Amino acid sequence: MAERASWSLGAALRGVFGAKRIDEDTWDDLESALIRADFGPAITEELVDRLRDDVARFRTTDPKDLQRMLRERVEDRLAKYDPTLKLTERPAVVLVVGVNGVGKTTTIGKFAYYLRNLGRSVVVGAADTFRAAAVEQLATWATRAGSVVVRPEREGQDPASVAFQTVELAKRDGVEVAIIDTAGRLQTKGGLMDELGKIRRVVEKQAPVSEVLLVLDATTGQNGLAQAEAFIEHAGVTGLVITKLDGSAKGGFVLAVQEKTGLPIKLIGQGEGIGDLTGFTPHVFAQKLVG
Ligand SMILES: Nc1nc2c(ncn2[C@@H]2O[C@H](COP(=O)(O)OP(=O)(O)OP(=O)(O)O)[C@@H](O)[C@H]2O)c(=O)[nH]1
Repeated sequence: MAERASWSLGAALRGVFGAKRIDEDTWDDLESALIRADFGPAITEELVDRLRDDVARFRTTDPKDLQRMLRERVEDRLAKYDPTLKLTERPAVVLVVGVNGVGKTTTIGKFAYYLRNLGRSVVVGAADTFRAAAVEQLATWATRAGSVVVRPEREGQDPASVAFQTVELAKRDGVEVAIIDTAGRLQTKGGLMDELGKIRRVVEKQAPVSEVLLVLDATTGQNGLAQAEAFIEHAGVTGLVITKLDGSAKGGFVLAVQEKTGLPIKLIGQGEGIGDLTGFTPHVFAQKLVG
């Protein structure tokens, strides 16, 4: 499973932390490793400055101390956001939003499976009604996850009516969590946001929306953020899901994305299997990222 750990800085920083002592090369090497890992220039500079201060203050020349300090600094910054999913309402309604191709469909399947493993009953609503193939793909995943699926009755049915029927079913049958897939086409941004707004209004006639999760692809990193801007501005996003971390060398994106958006990461996807979605734990993540 070497590929799974590729976002870790372990390989990039082996030379830095394995050296005999901290010297000027240490700082150059650290800086370029952080930039390559998509921490972004501002966070990289801040981290390096803080670490220089730490090293001076503790009068250490041991790279192992530097590694520990980096791990702690990263963990502290990651932990400023609350990764807890708020799913106490019954039903808890979760809207899943994001640009096409980021792994939204797969994520919903994995999320349903994750919740089923926690003993929750789940209904998935296929409110991305534009493509029949997308509905089928979602239904396959949701069924594998052991959840009920609400599909559109015909191609192109009003997404809001599918969302309505999903929440209606959850209320009627006492299903604990309703996850609603939404469209991700960006050609008509205004239209898309209107559609999301309508879904929300229609859902809220029956139950409050507990979470709006924005799915982001770690392989595009901070470059992909611009595409998701409209969702962040208009969709009332409450949390982020980072997908494809397993195939990404951009571990620093995880820190950068929280600080840039001000939104907590709540789930991370690290593989194509149905079990490859986990909650986000800053301590564990910092440990794996820095070593
Ligand atoms: N390696 C890896 N692949 C992933 C992960 N999540 C999703 N994928 C893959 O990414 C591709 C796109 O996933 P989809 O779920 O179809 O993406 P989508 O955003 O729903 O795209 P549309 O269905 O076109 O809207 C698929 O090949 C998935 O297997 C992940 O965490 N790791």
